[in-house]
Amino acid sequence: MTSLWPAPHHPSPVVGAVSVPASKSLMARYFIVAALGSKPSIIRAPLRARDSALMAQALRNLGVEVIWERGETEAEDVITVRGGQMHGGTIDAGLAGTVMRFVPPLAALASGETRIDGDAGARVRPMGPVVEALRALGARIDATENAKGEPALPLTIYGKGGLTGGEVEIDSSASSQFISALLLAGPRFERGITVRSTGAKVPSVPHLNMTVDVLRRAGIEVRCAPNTWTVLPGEPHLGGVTVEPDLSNAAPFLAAAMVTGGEVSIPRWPEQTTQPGAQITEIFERMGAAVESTHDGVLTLRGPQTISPLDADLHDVGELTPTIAAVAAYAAGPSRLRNIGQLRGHETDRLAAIEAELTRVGCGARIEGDDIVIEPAPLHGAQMRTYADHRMATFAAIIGLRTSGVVVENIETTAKTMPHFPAMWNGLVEAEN
Ligand SMILES: O=C(O)C1=C[C@@H](OP(=O)(O)O)[C@@H](O)[C@H](O)C1
Ligand SMILES: C=C(OP(=O)(O)O)C(=O)O
Repeated sequence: MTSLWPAPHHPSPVVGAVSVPASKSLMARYFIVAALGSKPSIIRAPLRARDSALMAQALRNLGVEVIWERGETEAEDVITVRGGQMHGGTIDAGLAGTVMRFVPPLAALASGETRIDGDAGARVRPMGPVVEALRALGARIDATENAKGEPALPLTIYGKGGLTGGEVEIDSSASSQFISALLLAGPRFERGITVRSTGAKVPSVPHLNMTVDVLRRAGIEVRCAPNTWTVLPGEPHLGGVTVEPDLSNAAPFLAAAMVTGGEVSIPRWPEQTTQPGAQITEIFERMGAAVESTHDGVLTLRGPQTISPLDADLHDVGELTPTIAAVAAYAAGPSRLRNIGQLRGHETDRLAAIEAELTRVGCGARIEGDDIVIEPAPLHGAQMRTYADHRMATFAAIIGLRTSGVVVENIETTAKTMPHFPAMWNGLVEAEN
């Protein structure tokens, strides 16, 4: 059944502050690295959302101890993770790229049989290169073939209790997560792992740097050379970590200031971070924003009177595209968002989804190769589709802020990474405006 959410309409300046939940990408890496160590690790201020709940359950099903103590708010939650020899299990990956890509290498190292499946949308997400790489490293995997004849979910992995590791080549042009998956499990291969990227340039490189950073933080030696990463064998110990807020999920709230000429603050914005979402501030500055960070960790963005069009290569920060596209729909001229072919394998084909939904509200939009061109025009309300994609839901909310009559289908799809999005959005829009 389709639920309908009338998007709040607030074309006058939105002013307020929003605390955003923890980073999905850091959570996934902390979970995996903690699970590969036998000493307990502690994850503080974690993300309470569908992706992180699925990862916690996937690890438990493989025999990892995951104790999630709930505080009054998620900022007070504490998770204790203790790994050990893993056994096989049944895993639901939902629509989480991090679960469907990061868990198979663990299953290949476990003793026993693991079956991994997910939502209908997960079955069509690219999966082949990680399956082929694990096979090349000696893992036995039965995978379903997708329409292109590539390995896809559901799959069964027959874990042998360990793998030798060594060198492997991979075409990771469809997702950086294939390489991250192999590197994260790397310390537990007998000889570690060396991953060589073949094929076109890997997207979302900052996410690879995040993977390397988390491994190093856990005491693992990682060597990086152009297109080659080596993880030495060892026992990772993550220790205690506090998860940063998710900066890609902060982006829609900053976009609210962009499209209304308002002012939005995000507390706990990290001074230094590996999150690609941090780049949203420079991108919005190019579109006319004024951004200020105060020493107490609050980042404030003031939206411009007129939004400048943007011509930018988003290959490294693909997950920001829907948010940027929504803002570009209100720019003073055409924008071109370049080099984002990887979006075809995200929660939905986001290039097609952005083109379709912008067109639906009257904005010019067309895909040219791996770029999307956005030609603003007077927009009108419509019932907007979200394709089970959390970022298409927040995209529609941004459009609805400035254009009346937008109704968003299945806003609850934001539960993937931000379950309280509707209340947070209403709270910001209604705050003393
Ligand atoms: O490793 C990660 O946590 C992620 C990597 C990126 O995936 P792609 O490389 O498939 O774009 C990003 O878009 C996704 O949201 C999260
Ligand atoms: C691409 C994304 O998610 P996933 O981790 O499922 O790939 C995303 O959150 O934008």
